[in-house]
Amino acid sequence: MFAAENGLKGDPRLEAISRSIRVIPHFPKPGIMFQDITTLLLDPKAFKDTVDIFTDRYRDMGITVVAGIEARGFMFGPAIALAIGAKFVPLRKPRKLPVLLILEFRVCFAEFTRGSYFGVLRLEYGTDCLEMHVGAVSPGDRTIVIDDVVATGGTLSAAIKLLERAGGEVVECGCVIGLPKFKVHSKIKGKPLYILVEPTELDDCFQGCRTSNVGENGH
Ligand SMILES: O=P(O)(O)OC[C@H]1O[C@H](OP(=O)(O)OP(=O)(O)O)[C@H](O)[C@@H]1O
Ligand SMILES: Nc1ncnc2[nH]cnc12
Repeated sequence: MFAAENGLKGDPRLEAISRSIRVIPHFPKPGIMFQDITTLLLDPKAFKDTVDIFTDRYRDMGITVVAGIEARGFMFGPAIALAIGAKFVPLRKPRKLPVLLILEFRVCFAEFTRGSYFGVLRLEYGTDCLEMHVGAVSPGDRTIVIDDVVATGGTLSAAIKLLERAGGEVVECGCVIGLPKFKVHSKIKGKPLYILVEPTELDDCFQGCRTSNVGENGH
């Protein structure tokens, strides 16, 4: 579901958030319209409004865990967690979290925590898997998942699986940007998806970005 259709219709903050996101064509691959939220982070009002909208939504929902997806979910998740008084749990890309040295336990650890979707779900421009620490989420924890962009939904699906395997209850996924298709399919693995804005089309930076990207990536 989109915020504009769920209580924030006509809210000027959404328009400003949308405008603050830079679009970079053909990054990281030809054909991808990359939604660059680093420009949102450079705009303190848009950044604060983004965090506030999520905070207002989740404050009274009994949320105990905010799970942020590496890397860009780490930019929004901790502020939301602090504001609502919840734990922040990083969901990381492979081989970033410390491992335990007892072999059997390490095998169990990997089995238990790895929400791999390699070869199963195709992402917009890659495949990957997510990991989290055993014990970060406890059975019964009421969890939200925060990320910047939802495109195919593969990343959020893996996050939901991972959190549920640890016994967490995933209440909702919150993303800053989501494709319009999620107006119709507003759930991922049966969990509600809350999105602030649609991807912006080419903006004023188009020419400059395209020129530099094409050069840098050799396309
Ligand atoms: O809906 P999906 O198709 O799964 O795509 C969305 C994911 O892709 C991006 O992360 P990316 O894999 O580029 O990693 P990064 O944040 O570390 O750059 C984005 O931040 C989401 O996590
Ligand atoms: N178009 C896009 N822009 C930014 N991040 C993404 N992750 C997947 N697709 C993306």
